[in-house]
Amino acid sequence: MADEIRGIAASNGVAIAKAYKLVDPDLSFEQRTIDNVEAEKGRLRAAFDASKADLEQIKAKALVSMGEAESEVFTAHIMVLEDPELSAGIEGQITTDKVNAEAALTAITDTYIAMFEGMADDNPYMAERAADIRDVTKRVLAHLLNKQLPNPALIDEEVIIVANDMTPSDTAQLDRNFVKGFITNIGGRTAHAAIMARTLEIPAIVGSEVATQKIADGQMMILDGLDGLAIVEPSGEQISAYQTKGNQYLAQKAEWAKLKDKESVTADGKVFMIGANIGTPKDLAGVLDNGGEGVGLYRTEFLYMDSKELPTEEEQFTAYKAVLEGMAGKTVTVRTMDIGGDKNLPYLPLPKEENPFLGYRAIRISLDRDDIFRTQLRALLRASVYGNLWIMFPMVATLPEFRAARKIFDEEKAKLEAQGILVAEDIKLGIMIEVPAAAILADKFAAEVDFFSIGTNDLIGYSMAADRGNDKISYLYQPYNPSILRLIKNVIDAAHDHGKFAAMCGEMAGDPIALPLLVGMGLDEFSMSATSMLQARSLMKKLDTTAMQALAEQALDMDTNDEVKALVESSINN
Ligand SMILES: C=C(OP(=O)(O)O)C(=O)O
Ligand SMILES: [Mg+2]
Repeated sequence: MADEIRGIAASNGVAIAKAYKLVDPDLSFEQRTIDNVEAEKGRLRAAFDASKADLEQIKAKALVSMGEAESEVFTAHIMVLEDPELSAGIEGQITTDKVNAEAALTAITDTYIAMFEGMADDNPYMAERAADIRDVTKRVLAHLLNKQLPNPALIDEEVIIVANDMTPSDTAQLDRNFVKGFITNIGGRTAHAAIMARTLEIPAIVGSEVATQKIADGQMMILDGLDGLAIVEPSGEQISAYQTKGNQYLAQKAEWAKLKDKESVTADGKVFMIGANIGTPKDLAGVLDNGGEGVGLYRTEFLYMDSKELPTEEEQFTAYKAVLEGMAGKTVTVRTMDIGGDKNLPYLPLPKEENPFLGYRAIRISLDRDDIFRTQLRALLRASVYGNLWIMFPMVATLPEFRAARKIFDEEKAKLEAQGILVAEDIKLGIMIEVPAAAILADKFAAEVDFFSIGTNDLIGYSMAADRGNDKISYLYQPYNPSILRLIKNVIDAAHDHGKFAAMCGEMAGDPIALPLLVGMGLDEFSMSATSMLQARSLMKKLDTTAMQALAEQALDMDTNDEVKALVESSINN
């Protein structure tokens, strides 16, 4: 019978294709004594040549699908293979110790890796050199052992990826023409891989716990990202039933597409803004295709994460300018670097912490490393003349943090103006509301900021003391818990009492259960994955604001997440 696997529905749509396991094969081996040194060296050279051929091919493909910067990592890998010192060292080991190529290879590369890692504290590039050698060693070893390494960049047939987890860079490498969806063992709905799947518009299931264990490479499977269900080796009837389900979803999407150039307005005529969350300028096409009225969150940390060193002011300026120009005068809210927590930079080693999510991250790093922060602000200020720029700071917990950030902003602005560089006059400065302390003190913040953007992904996690990516405790990650709703209401009311703008850029803004309540609470802007925008606009069209105000009042007075969910489900005909 077909095996069914349940997980968290992370990105809508239905895919039917063969499984492609993004899992490394077992590369263990035994050390052997060899008689024929020349033959062993020959095996090593053949494995080097085959690895190089792989990498050339992967690099060429990556260049087309991802661009030059992202393909650079493969150039670095090829350079490792071409290093004469490395191959001479391994061959020398084969000759002197009379061991098999696998043993000689790992002995020598382990020494290099240990050496580079030893230098990494003073020079972060060394950590990357070590990582490159580790990657290349794995590839050569796989060839020696006749094992196949997964090469996601080389996929050239329709597949569904099955992995333990997907890092943002794994996800960024996927070619949408062939990768029809993915399922992972770990992760939650708001983990970055899930957000990326929605940006790419491919169905995804996360947090299945058992996908890599239960699904074999090449098995036919159905991935239902609408309900979080995967079916392995489905029957003919199941395939046709899910083809129908997938087509119905596509038809629904085509209906929503008719709203692309329409306003975001309720049945009784109240107008809201629906904006998009983006990670790179490349995401703009999706924003415009899906009728985005602005960019409500530009996560600039991807600029830092996709780079081998701190991006220069010029590189940042180019990216910010592209987004501002691309949005042609519509609001673009740029969030300054949100590094730390689960987002690390290889070239900016952070101290090891017991609780990185409660540690040195986001605005805390920016205020400490104001050299990095000033470069980013200068790039933003210079780009500001190309559109309508709003800037916000992530993870602000206290007023002095905001004031310090604003002071640095004002200083950089004054410096640029003194140099005669044009800067927009009306850049708005706001904060993300992700820390409960800021949500509670929203009235004080509202007197000083221009706007709020509620980051519910983190706000829910910090309020419920439940990690957003931990599927073991996902039952506690409760967006509709009245405690969360009250925090949100407090923030929106505080903003409006001071004549300020209240936005939300956490995933909750696009959630069909939350949206009616947020309309009732008077949120001004809803910013979400581009692919959720038209569905949200369609839902908004059916809502009456007075009725939603009453619904929100009722929800705010309830006891539990489930009660609120049931209330909305019974009141709204989605
Ligand atoms: C939008 C948010 O930020 P991120 O998802 O990037 O942490 C949030 O926390 O809601
Ligand atoms: Mg956040």
